[in-house]
Amino acid sequence: MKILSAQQLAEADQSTIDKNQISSNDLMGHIAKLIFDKIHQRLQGSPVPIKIFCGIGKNGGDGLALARQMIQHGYHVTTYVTNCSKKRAPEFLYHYDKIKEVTKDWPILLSCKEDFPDLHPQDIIIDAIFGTGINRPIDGWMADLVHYLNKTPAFKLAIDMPSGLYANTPQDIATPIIQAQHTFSFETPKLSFFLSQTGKFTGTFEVVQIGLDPEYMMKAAPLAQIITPDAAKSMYKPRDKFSHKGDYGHVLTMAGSKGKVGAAVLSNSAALNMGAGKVTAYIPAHANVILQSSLPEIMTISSLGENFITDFEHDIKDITLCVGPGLGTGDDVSSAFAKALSQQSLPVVIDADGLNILSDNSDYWKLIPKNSILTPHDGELEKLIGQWKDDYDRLEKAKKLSIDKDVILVLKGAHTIAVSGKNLYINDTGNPGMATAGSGDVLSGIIAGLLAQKYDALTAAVFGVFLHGRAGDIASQTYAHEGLKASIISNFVGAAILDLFRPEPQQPQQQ
Ligand SMILES: NC(=O)C1=CN([C@@H]2O[C@H](COP(=O)(O)OP(=O)(O)OC[C@H]3O[C@@H](n4cnc5c(N)ncnc54)[C@H](OP(=O)(O)O)[C@@H]3O)[C@@H](O)[C@H]2O)[C@@H](O)CC1
Ligand SMILES: Nc1ncnc2c1ncn2[C@@H]1O[C@H](COP(=O)(O)OP(=O)(O)O)[C@@H](O)[C@H]1O
Ligand SMILES: [K+]
Repeated sequence: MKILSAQQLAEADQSTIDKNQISSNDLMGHIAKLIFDKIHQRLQGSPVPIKIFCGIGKNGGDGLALARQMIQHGYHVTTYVTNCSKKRAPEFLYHYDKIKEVTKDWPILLSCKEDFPDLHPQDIIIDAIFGTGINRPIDGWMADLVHYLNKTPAFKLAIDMPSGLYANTPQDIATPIIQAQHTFSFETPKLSFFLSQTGKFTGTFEVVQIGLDPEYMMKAAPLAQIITPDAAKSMYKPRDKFSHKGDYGHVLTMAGSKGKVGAAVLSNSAALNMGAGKVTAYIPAHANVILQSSLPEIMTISSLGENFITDFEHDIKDITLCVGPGLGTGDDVSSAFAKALSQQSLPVVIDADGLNILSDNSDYWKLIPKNSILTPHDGELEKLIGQWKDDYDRLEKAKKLSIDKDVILVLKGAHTIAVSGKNLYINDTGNPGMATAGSGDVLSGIIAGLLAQKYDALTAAVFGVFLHGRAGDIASQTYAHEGLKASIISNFVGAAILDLFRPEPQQPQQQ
């Protein structure tokens, strides 16, 4: 699914109106009906007080159109308008007038000087003050209103966006922004929803397809793409009946050091769980028994170094190298790392200490095969690209590195983002239970397992991240977030693959 900018969404809106010969007012009415259906599905006519706060732009128009729907269906609605400027959008005025068709109670105009309306913890607050048209920080009385709304424990539902949040440009998050519990976002989610500094303001979010012009949507160059379950499913390559293990590649991991052999166990086992035909662990000598007894399916090559890998000698043909987890960064390890890289021509996976070694040895960049996949968490990323000003700067710097070095970066986080040149692929699977030691080691093994099976590098990165998160999601249904461990996530990779083919749940019937 594409993520478009606020400006592109406004153009798509206009193009829809022009082509479908639907008026902007009617489009808003249509959207309000879609949102109403979703709310009604959950509330089922409950007499809970609903307080809708509307701005005077189109977001406010959406709020008014929704208010009309809710009043018509017997909900207890009070509508407020933050009437702080004379620049009312025509759509706002139209839907303001339409309200009188369903109620004698006009919306309450807040003059932007007076006290705020009384609110109760059991109210449902609908935030339709600002949407994508926000163009500066909220200040003055309106800022106080946002703080007041945020202070109440009442449930807050944002229409299109939490008011005050920018869709796709940097902002100071200390400025007033509605903290929603849930957001209905029109047509596509916004980029800010996925970034660590701003993503928390939406609460959970749901995309409502409002039917914007398909031609515009198809042609628009996205800011980023979200990997949907359908997209992930299309990446999957089924196995041929007459295949053998040689068809599924050979992962050679270079991982582990004294006290961190578990990292090697985790990445090797994940490569196997992902379906690599063969897996060999290149390990420090002392780790041999550990690897062999933990993972009977793998082969091992012991380095001459007892506690660290200090060399790289093997005679296996056509390997997919996965290097870094628990490796250490000493001089001998670093030379072995360089030697291993210098022998590769196909994309490799570099994680953890592999990335740290790379940050300390910029001359190693030239050894990295094109399209290799680097999987930094933010600590490792900072060493690679330097400090960033904000989440957008982080993405720009990562794009630059991806272009300059011809590599794919997998920026790990709550929403992991794969960066391939100028293109961003955002992951939407996974959960905070995955914030647990070793889950990144599992990811590197999964991606290497896919590369070995001849998935192209970008697909291996994007699909690997998707499956890793989905495995964590499925596992958390049994283990809870707290009980997730990296090895459990790895053991659920098969379940994540099966889940790709699970039939879609039936939508409940609308009234
Ligand atoms: N895109 C789509 O496909 C569709 C979009 N739709 C809806 O339209 C919404 C976008 O509507 P929009 O453009 O009218 O902007 P909106 O967010 O209502 O606010 C703009 C108003 O706020 C003002 N203003 C701005 N910042 C301010 C501040 N800090 N403090 C105070 N004022 C501030 C600004 O005035 P000005 O900057 O001129 O002072 C202007 O008056 C979108 O989110 C969605 O809900 C759907 O209905 C149809 C399909
Ligand atoms: N809050 C979260 N939500 C979703 N995924 C998460 C979250 N926290 C961490 N993860 C995922 O867990 C993994 C952690 O990787 P990393 O930090 O390298 O762990 P380690 O170094 O212990 O192996 C990444 O794939 C990351 O995306
Ligand atoms: K809003």
